[in-house]
Amino acid sequence: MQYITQLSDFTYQGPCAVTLGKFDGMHRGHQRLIRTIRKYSDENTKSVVFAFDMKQFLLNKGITRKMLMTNEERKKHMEKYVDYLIECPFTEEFRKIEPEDFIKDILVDKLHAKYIVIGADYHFGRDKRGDANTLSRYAKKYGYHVDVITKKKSDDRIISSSYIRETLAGGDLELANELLGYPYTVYGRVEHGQKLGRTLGFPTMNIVPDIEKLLPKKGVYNCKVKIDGVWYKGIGNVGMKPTVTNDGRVLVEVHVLDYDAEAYEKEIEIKFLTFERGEKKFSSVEELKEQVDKDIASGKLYFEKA
Ligand SMILES: Cc1cc2nc3c(=O)[nH]c(=O)nc-3n(C[C@H](O)[C@H](O)[C@H](O)COP(=O)(O)O)c2cc1C
Ligand SMILES: Nc1ncnc2c1ncn2[C@@H]1O[C@H](COP(=O)(O)OP(=O)(O)OP(=O)(O)O)[C@@H](O)[C@H]1O
Repeated sequence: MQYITQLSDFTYQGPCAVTLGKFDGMHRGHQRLIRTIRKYSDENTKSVVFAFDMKQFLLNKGITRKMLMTNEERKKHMEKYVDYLIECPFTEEFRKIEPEDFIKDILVDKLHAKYIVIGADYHFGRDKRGDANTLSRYAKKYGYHVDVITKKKSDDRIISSSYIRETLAGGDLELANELLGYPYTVYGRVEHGQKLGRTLGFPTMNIVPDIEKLLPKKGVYNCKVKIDGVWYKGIGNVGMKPTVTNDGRVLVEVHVLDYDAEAYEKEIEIKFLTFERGEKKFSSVEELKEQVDKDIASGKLYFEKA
């Protein structure tokens, strides 16, 4: 896959099957679109995800938003699915572009779109005036085919990145995973903690996730952890460790079963499988240890049954 952050770097001259949107999380609705562009792609026709990066645009309006996926994570996630991932910063210029100009200048002239795939409610161009009808109206003139994909629902509610962000933040990890179609994942480099876990009998790998990454609600989770390409079982905690620290930093840490080598500086991947309990401030380290021992025992039982 080629990862492109400047439209001018896109130089492929052959036909493309293009899908459009923001694509935070690559949830089950997004996956419908990806499957459709893949269906059209072959040796000659390339599959292209054209994703608008809203970060700077929102920041300019004073809005900061935690994301289901950092750009780096989305890149890793998409690697084996499509030929090109274009991450295009959304700017005032884009906001003002006439829908037909967007179609002609970007989709047709720049990306050589022969197939355009969007969700049923997708809007683009000046005042969001462009939509599926606009794309269909110009299809003949510019020589492309449009696929408008029905919005995928779960229990009668349309799946969207906003819905999943809301679900995760509210603590329903299992529903978030169901909407995503895969377990929610956090990546990070293992950092040095206070090294207290080791003396308490449960060494943990500490990671400080990207500032823009949306973390699951604070608490204890059964997880899968990938270290050096190998998957392990783990019991993780998302939170501030209020029993032992008061620096206010929210971290992710995980006690990995059947792993006893050093992992500092390694890049690990943590998949969150089940939410077990909320994080608590204990009145002593002994009480904390007692509870974490229980969490680990119950995690082991979970993995035996899984
Ligand atoms: C499964 C698990 C559950 C945890 N639950 C809590 C908790 O409820 N409250 C808390 O203050 N810390 C909790 N922790 C964090 C511990 O306080 C922390 O792992 C320990 O102090 C070691 O920290 P260190 O890695 O910086 O040495 C938990 C850790 C794990 C692995
Ligand atoms: N549930 C869905 N089913 C099918 N297509 C979808 C679904 N959700 C979004 N899409 C389509 O996928 C593309 C990317 O969607 P986009 O990420 O912009 O929207 P979203 O997932 O609804 O996120 P947000 O909640 O942030 O608006 C768009 O073409 C959109 O219409």
